[in-house]
Amino acid sequence: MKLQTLLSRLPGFWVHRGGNPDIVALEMDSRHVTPGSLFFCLKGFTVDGHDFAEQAVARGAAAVVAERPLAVDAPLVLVPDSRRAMAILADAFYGHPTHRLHLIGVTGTNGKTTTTHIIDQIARKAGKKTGLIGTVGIKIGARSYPAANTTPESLVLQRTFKQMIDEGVEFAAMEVSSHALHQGRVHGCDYDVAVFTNLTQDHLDYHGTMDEYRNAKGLLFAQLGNRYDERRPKFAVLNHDDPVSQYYKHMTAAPIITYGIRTKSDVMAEEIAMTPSGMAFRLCTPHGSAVVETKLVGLFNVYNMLAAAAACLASGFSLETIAAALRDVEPVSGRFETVDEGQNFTIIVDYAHTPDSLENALKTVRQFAKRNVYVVIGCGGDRDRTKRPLMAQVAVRHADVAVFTSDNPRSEDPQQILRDMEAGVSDQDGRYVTIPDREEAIRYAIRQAQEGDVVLIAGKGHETYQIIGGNVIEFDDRAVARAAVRERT
Ligand SMILES: CC(=O)N[C@H]1[C@@H](OP(=O)(O)OP(=O)(O)OC[C@H]2O[C@@H](n3ccc(=O)[nH]c3=O)[C@H](O)[C@@H]2O)O[C@H](CO)[C@@H](O)[C@@H]1O[C@H](C)C(=O)N[C@@H](C)C(=O)N[C@H](CCC(=O)O)C(=O)O
Ligand SMILES: Nc1ncnc2c1ncn2[C@@H]1O[C@H](COP(=O)(O)OP(=O)(O)OP(=O)(O)O)[C@@H](O)[C@H]1O
Repeated sequence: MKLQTLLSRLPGFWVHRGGNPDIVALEMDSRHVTPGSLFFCLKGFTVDGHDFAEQAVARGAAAVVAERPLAVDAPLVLVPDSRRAMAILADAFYGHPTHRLHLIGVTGTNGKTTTTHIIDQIARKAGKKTGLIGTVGIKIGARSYPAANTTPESLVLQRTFKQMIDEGVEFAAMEVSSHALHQGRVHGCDYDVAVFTNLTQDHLDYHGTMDEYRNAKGLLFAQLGNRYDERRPKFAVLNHDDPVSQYYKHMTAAPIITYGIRTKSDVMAEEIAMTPSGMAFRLCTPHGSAVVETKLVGLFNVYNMLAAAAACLASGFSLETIAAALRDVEPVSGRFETVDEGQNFTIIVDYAHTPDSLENALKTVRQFAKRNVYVVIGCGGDRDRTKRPLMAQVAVRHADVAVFTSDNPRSEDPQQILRDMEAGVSDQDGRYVTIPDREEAIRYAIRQAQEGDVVLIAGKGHETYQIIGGNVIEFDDRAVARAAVRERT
């Protein structure tokens, strides 16, 4: 495609200096540039892509998109925001793939991964070939690919959507993070259904305030009305029990479908009960009701199933298909995953890493603990520091023994992170122990556990690494827990 043709899709103000080369690829990392690429200079948090423009041209970049004038020997396109320009041009370059996909975007502090997985399982039950994008990775049909972000940069996103179209995928679900919305990574995505799970404190290191965080997530609903097509009605699916939904209601032109447990909603769960193998509830919808028995546990998972059910009703699936899929739904890796080595107490590995999700996880665990609840929990480095004392308070309030430990300290001193956690429970001596080494902390909790106890190892879920300093070290809570049980016997 000629550079000028591509640029004709770019709205707003931009300046183009130089020739009109053929563009055969788009790239944002100078190290991966191949001849004929259009190179985007992105300002990062650690380095600035503008500093690599020369290297990109030396590797054969045909033109460069930047936010400031650069002395490069190639045509230069100046834009106010290269990330947004990249999102719009990637969408155009790959032929607007999301116009040809039924796309569901899920945002919210907790439950995005679980809800998208449930949606995916419902769509597969309905016989669709599906695509899935999120924290656990990317799936196209039966094949899986790793992903660095919950919501990838627009280049990866649009390339992935194009691949989905080429491979016959017609239905995709994706997690949409507040970072991605704020940075414009999803500009150009044409959603059919946008889903909101909930909003509680997280990511204040990035967004600064809860209002900013809420507004960033709201962009998904504002974006929903962007491309009106009467053959493809769009819907916003909102959690009626979360007051933030009232705010998002006013941000979208799309019709709204509500779901909830406490507040009268379009899609509701009634008669919720624990069963020996999970939970049961009555799924009530405008199309009738159905009893669902599921392997998933926890009230939060009822919300996730309601969100998925509402999104799938909006997508045209029948109540029968949805209820049948919910009955078969498999838990997501690292979300309330049990580690069973034949021990007489329960070990659960869960990805809860926000105060709200930790509280939900601990309340759920309490329901089936016959005796004491142990929780092993840490807080990430280089991330929201205000979360640390809150996480410690939740742990101490809802567990009998809390073990504070490390969880991806990144460039920070693990001892300092632990001191920040301890500051939240300074009057609670004796309710917690601090063991900086995560492996040792897990072994400690498992050594202490007695028959009927539950050990909740929270924070890392499916992750198989720890980031300590600049190093990524292999680490899997589940493997460590299994080894610790074997050590006991
Ligand atoms: C804070 C943030 O959003 N960081 C993102 C950012 O990283 P960065 O600022 O460090 O970028 P960088 O690596 O320094 O590079 C800047 C630019 O220079 C380029 N470069 C760099 C080196 C070089 O030799 N040549 C070159 O061209 C890079 O390709 C890039 O285009 O740009 C990278 C490339 O696009 C992203 O992968 C990275 O996400 C990192 C992994 C991250 O952790 N982001 C988090 C905060 C995030 O986005 N999280 C949300 C989920 C949150 C949740 O719900 O849990 C997400 O959607 O993942
Ligand atoms: N609807 C929910 N409300 C509150 N907590 C939840 C909900 N769903 C899941 N959780 C808790 O949050 C943890 C993470 O769930 P999940 O991975 O689905 O969320 P997420 O939004 O994708 O998280 P992230 O953005 O960090 O990837 C789970 O392990 C569980 O403890």
